[in-house]
Amino acid sequence: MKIVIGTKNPAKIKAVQSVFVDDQPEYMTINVASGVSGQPFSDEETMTGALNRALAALEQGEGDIGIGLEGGVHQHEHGLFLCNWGALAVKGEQPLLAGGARIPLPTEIAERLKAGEELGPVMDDYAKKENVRKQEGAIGIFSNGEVDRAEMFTHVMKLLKGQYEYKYKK
Ligand SMILES: O=P(O)(O)OP(=O)(O)OP(=O)(O)OC[C@H]1O[C@@H](n2cnc3c(O)ncnc32)[C@H](O)[C@@H]1O
Ligand SMILES: [Mg+2]
Repeated sequence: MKIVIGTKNPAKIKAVQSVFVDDQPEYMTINVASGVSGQPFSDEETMTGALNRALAALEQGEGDIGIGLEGGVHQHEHGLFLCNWGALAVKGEQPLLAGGARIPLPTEIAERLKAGEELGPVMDDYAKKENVRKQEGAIGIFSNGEVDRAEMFTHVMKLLKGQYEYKYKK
């Protein structure tokens, strides 16, 4: 089985590789277009990004399975929240979707995103670190290290793999 992952981000790749251990698949990682803005601003836009990535990965990587993971934010009545979506595409079938855990962003971060900045560089600036998005992520920083970005995406991947097996393997 060949699994094509539509990213080069190590936090996302780690999450995918942590769930398919029994299958011993062949992995390929490629940068694909999300087809949405660099900073998705709703669940719908983030979901679309994940779907586009999964379908592009499947097609361009000629895999059995294509995986797309996308991060974004969604405005709720109680603040601007991190949102994350994953999609798993199988050739000729309807892609599967799953969402990740969500927590609110501090007002100062939310204001910067609304002014047009992207979360990646804003988090590096805020945390005085480099490449937060490839490591613990915003979720890792604001959950005080309880849940990092790879763990959050691992949960998304478990929900995708579980749906895949329920539908096609059992
Ligand atoms: O290389 P890719 O796969 O694109 O990974 P990415 O880190 O850019 O992640 P996304 O495109 O899915 O996320 C959209 C934007 O939000 C940023 N972002 C999303 N989640 C984040 C997090 O937990 N911590 C820091 N930045 C995050 C990210 O850097 C982008 O600017
Ligand atoms: Mg990106």
